[in-house]
Amino acid sequence: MRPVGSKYLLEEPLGRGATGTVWRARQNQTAGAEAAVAGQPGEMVAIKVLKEELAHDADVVMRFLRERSVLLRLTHPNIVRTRDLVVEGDLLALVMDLVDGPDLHRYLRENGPFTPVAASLLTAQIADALAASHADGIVHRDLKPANVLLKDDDGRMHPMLTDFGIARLADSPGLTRTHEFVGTPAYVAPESAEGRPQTSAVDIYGAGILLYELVTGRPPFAGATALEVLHQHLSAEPRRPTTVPEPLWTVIERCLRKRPEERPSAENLARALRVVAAGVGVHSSPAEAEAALGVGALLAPDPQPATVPGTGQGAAPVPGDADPTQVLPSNAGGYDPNAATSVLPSTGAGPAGPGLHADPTQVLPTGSGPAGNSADPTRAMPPVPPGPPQSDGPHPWQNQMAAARDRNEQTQYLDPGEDPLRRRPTRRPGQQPPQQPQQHQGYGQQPYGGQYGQQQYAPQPPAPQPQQYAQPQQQPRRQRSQPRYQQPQAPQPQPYTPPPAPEPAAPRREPRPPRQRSANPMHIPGLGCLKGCLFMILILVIGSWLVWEFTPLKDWVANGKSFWDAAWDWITSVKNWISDVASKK
Ligand SMILES: Nc1ncnc2c1ncn2[C@@H]1O[C@H](COP(=O)(O)OP(=O)(O)OP(=O)(O)O)[C@@H](O)[C@H]1O
Repeated sequence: MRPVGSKYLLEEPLGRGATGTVWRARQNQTAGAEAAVAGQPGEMVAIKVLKEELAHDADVVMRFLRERSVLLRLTHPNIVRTRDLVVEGDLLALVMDLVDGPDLHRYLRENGPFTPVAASLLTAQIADALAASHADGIVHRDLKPANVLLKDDDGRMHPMLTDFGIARLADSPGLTRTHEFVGTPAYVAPESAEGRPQTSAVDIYGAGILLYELVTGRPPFAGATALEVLHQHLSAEPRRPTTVPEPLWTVIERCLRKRPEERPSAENLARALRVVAAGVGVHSSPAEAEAALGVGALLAPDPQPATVPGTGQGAAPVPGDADPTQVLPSNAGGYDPNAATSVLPSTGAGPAGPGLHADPTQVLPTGSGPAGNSADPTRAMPPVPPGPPQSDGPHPWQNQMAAARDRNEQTQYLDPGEDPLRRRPTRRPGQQPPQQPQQHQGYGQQPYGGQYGQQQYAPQPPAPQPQQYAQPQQQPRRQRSQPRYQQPQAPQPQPYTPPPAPEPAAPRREPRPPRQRSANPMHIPGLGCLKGCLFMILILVIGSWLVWEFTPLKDWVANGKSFWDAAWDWITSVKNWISDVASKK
């Protein structure tokens, strides 16, 4: 076991994201007064050990310490609580409550999309968490299914938002690197992608994408590269899938507005989603269905959205400004919508454009000690001369996309041998061996999503009608006052699935059997069928001519003899000739 500070022992890696590795850990000693939760010896916790490059960055360390109070005070039933922050040598770690359950990305992958009612009620709880954090001035900035953990709460599924503050730590506002965005390309709001000022509305955009993905199984904007996806966030309008009922689409569409000020506040979003959930279920009353259809009126924007400090100063390049011939770092293999958070630019120094301070090595040191240069976050950065970007270096947008590509790694379920801390995992007794992802089971078979609150869920009909998301019968109606998921059977927490083994090489092709010769009697090898037929006709004509010319047939026909008479005459002549020959001897 590896100690983290004097109070925690790392036991088993749970997974790895772009910003660090999360471990199951044990509390060794009660934490001191600096921790939000003192904890008891033996208590299990989750610890996110930040990546070395972040821990080596003096700016990040400073922010880590500065934001300690912000992170530690954030408590809500739908937010994973940060209990403690540990700074020890070059190790930075966040101690969190351990959540026993899969994350939403994994759950979705294994079980398929949610019904509209289940998706609405689940997202409403996430919106509750956002409302609480926005009220406290904290913007998540990286909302996506992988950052929602599903706690098993006595057989009920309880969503909990995690990674709060990670974007704040990983971002580098002190360097005003406005050409970077913090987030994951599939979920990033247009203003973040463009480097414009960000507010709590970026989380509402992320919630809209997440909601769309919950009901359809995939985010609305896809592309072969991260840049294509970002372009779509900026310019494409999302299309309503036929399975999404109208009231739910109204909510999604409003969350995905390109203009942040047109998106609803988190509080209004939560309220609206509960109205939608009540109105599109099979047991909805006409009044509830009517209220759901009028949900647009509930989606008022936040009059005072929380702002993200340090974002949006300076002129930020937008994809439209970029020279398409030069900005596209190829993303071989296509863009993965569930890629990891993109947090830092590539380290290649390049022109940052007017008003930008670019010194990437101070943001992402290479280990050769540049962190020391940035020990004072308040230092004046060397000014970048104004003017257009120089042509010999990468375009800022290119840097950004390279960063996205470099970090385009999904959460990995760790092979202990590969883990940076090189620990063998010690699995808990009773844990099942890693499994391959299940096949999609269809809506009716989702262990969690099958029942949510009072609503029953069903396969979605092709043509959506608000009141027809009907689950056949079976399960009794539950009280609306318990809007929580309920599992038919309490599921065992599953160990995370390792990446699938590489596919075996395709078997060698059998050599083709020799082609069969044609059974056509007219077929003459080397000649086609038609040619063979013509050839045979020619032979018959020549044969007939020879018979006509060189046999007595012509005379027989001329004399009007029948065939038998002629044959008999011919036989008689032959007999006479033989007799003559014999008598001469
Ligand atoms: N508090 C927690 N309790 C239990 N498991 C957790 C906890 N926090 C994170 N995990 C698990 O650890 C894994 C890695 O988490 P992490 O947040 O680093 O990944 P991510 O969000 O996919 O990556 P990124 O940093 O790119 O957003 C995830 O599979 C997640 O389910």
